[in-house]
Parts: sequence; structure tokens; C-alpha cells
Amino acid sequence: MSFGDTSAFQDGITTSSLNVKDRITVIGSGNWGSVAARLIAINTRTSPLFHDEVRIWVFEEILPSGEKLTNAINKYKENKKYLPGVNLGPNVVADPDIRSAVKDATMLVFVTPHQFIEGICKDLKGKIKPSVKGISLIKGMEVKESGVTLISNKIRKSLGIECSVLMGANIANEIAEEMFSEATVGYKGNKTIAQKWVQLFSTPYFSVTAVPDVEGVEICGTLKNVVAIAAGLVDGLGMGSNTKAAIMRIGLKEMRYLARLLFPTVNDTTFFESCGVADLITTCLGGRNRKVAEAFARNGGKLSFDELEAKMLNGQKLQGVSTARELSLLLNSKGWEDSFPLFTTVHAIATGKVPPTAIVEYSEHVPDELPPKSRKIYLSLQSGL
Ligand SMILES: NC(=O)c1ccc[n+]([C@@H]2O[C@H](COP(=O)([O-])OP(=O)(O)OC[C@H]3O[C@@H](n4cnc5c(N)ncnc54)[C@H](O)[C@@H]3O)[C@@H](O)[C@H]2O)c1
Ligand SMILES: O=P(O)(O)OC[C@H](O)CO
Repeated sequence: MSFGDTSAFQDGITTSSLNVKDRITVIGSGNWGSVAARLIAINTRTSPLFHDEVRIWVFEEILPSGEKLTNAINKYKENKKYLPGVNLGPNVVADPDIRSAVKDATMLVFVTPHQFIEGICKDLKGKIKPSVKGISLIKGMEVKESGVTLISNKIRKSLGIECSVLMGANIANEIAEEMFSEATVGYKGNKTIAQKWVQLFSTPYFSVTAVPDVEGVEICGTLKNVVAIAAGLVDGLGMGSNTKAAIMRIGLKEMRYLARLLFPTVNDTTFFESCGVADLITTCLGGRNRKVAEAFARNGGKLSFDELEAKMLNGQKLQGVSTARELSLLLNSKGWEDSFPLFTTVHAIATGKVPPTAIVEYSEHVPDELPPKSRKIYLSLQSGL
């Protein structure tokens, strides 16, 4: 049975075989969170596997109209701030209280900017039954002195629940407009729950496939945001398609190399799923990281990424700049900087240590093994750092 073929699931998972209907809560109501809730709500309205209602936890804020975002979502069935003009579905119910939002949920969908997951896990610790299943749509990671923690692993460890991931070439606004897209579920061990996630998300225009490589899927989604910053910089510098293609190729190579250093079990074939090369392409062509990086380069770095994010994204958050910072901590602590010139240069540019033009001023070489520390890889940072 093909995992992407949802019709076949009627044989695998039925209400009679499980005998319970799952209740879904989406944790996060930004741009992608709202679209994810909309996709899920389409399926819960029709599938006997799920309760009709989809709860969505909202980080409360006041709209320019003076209304609370939560009240506005419940009244208009629309997220006027993060997904204006799109009906979320009659069965989407917003709740600003995270503990009440997850009460009775059996399946939790985590979809917030990655910097907020620590606080969310603290709020939920001890409140979630171990039988609850989680899935993370969050593209990011946590780097501390103790090492790298992927967000799904943080959720697993903090809340003591199973956690899959869903990543892919998924610019949320396009999926809201029902343009055909693909996504990849990454799972560990439990195939049955992966099938259920596929069923929860799949629609005729959203084709989901599952692979047993949770780290591979998640690290692709996380690292491509840094490559998208590099792609936006070359756009802002007025360079052409060849340059951008070169950036994407080098970025993909660094993604693969780092993925294998951190998680040796990562499967090469994962890079050919939607979460890999397809997400890299769409983000470098049409994503927010690309867009803000282009503006950064056009301004010659005079406005910071934080300033541009606030000015251009109306509350939406970039993940690429913080991921570049986290990568820099990691690469520095491991002595791996020379092997990742693109990742390293993006961080140096974002922090103003070198100008945006530095993105094309290195000679690329990514060896198969860790290189000797003395190897000089790129030109710009020899003088810049
Ligand atoms: N937007 C996309 O096209 C897209 C597609 C695929 C994956 N993703 C990933 O999904 C994740 C969520 O992205 P998004 O687009 O839904 O969000 P977003 O960029 O629209 O972020 C804004 C969200 O952050 C919330 N927020 C602000 N301050 C907060 C706080 N202190 N605590 C908790 N929440 C707070 C806001 O209320 C809002 O819901 C990210 O990891 C992103 O990379 C996004
Ligand atoms: O808009 P971005 O750059 O955050 O990218 C959005 C998605 O991750 C694309 O799959």
C-alpha cells in the first residue's frame, strides 16, 4: 500500500478497529497554523475517524478593530491577522487558554514559530496524557551547550508523548488557495499513527506521504530556511538564476552533510521527498525568509532583519535568521565552521559582520569527512571575522 494513497486507509484504520474518534487541537494560529487547521477541519467534517470540531490555540492579541483575535476567529471563522480572506471552516473553534484548548484532545498539532515552543511545553507539562499523539509542523531547532534538540524531540521529552513531523514545500497562502502541494510526514516506529496523520491532512490538493525518518524530514525543514536567506540575498544583490541555483545547490549539500553528521541514520532518499529538495526550491523562490533577505540586501544591511521582519510581515516570524544563529553556535562549538561556508556566511551577514555581498565571495568545498581545521574554504570571512 502506498502511504500517499489515502483511499487504502479504509482497510488499515477504521472507526470499528479503533473504536474511538480522535479529537484534534492545533497549537498555534499564525499563517501556517491557520491553514493547517483549515485542512484538518475539511477532513474532520467528513471522516468517521475524527470528531468534527477542531480546536485552535490562539496566542491572544487585539486586532486594529479593537476585537480580540480569538473572538474574531470564532465570529467570522477567519483569522483576520494571519490569514485574511480565507474561511477556516465552521468547525474550527479558537481558544486563548492553552490548557483548555488541549483538554480532551487525543491528537495535537504543534505549529508555532520555533522560539515559542519552550514556553508552550512548560505550560503543557504534566497536562497531557502519554497516550496523546503529537505532530510538529515547526521548522526550527534548539541549540544549547548540551547540543542540538529537534523540536519534535523537545515535545517528546517535555510532554512524554510520541511526536511525528510534517514538513514540505508548503507556502501556506498557496495551500489556503487550494493550489496543489505535497508534504512529508516523518515518523519513528509507529506506522499506524503515521497513516492516521496522513489521513488527517490529505486532501485532493494536499498530497501527503509518510517516511520512517523523523530526523531527516525535520532537519530538512529546519535547515532550508537558512539557505532561503542566502537565496534572498542574491535576489537583493540583483544576481541571476544561475547564482541562485548555485546557492541552492551548495545549500542542499550543506544540509545533507550536517544532517548526516548530526543524525547518521538520516536517509538520503528523504532529500528527494517534498520535505527536501521541493521545500528548498519553494522557499528560495517564494518564502518569507527569501523576501526579507532580499530587502535586507537591497538596503545594504542598513535595516536589521528584526526591523524588516516587523515592517514587512505584520506579526509573522522568520525562522531562518534564528536558525542561522543557532547553527553558528553549533558549528563553532564543534569546530565545523569551515565545512559549512554558506551557513556560516549567512549568520555573519545577518549580524552585520560582513556585507550582503559576502554571500557570493567564497569558494565552496564541502568534503565528505570533517576537514582539517586549517583548510581555508571561503574568502570573505578570512578578513571579516
Ligand atoms: N507560513 C508558512 O508558509 C509555513 C509553511 C510551513 C511551515 N511553516 C512553519 O510553521 C511554523 C509556524 O509558522 P506560522 O506561519 O504558522 O506562524 P507565523 O509566522 O504566522 O507566526 C506568528 C505566530 O506566532 C504567534 N506568537 C507571537 N508571539 C508569541 C508568543 N510569545 N508565544 C506563542 N506564540 C506567539 C502569533 O500569535 C502567531 O500565531 C514555523 O516554524 C514555520 O517555519 C510555515
Ligand atoms: O515563508 P517561509 O520562508 O517561512 O517558508 C515557508 C515554508 O516553510 C515553505 O515550505
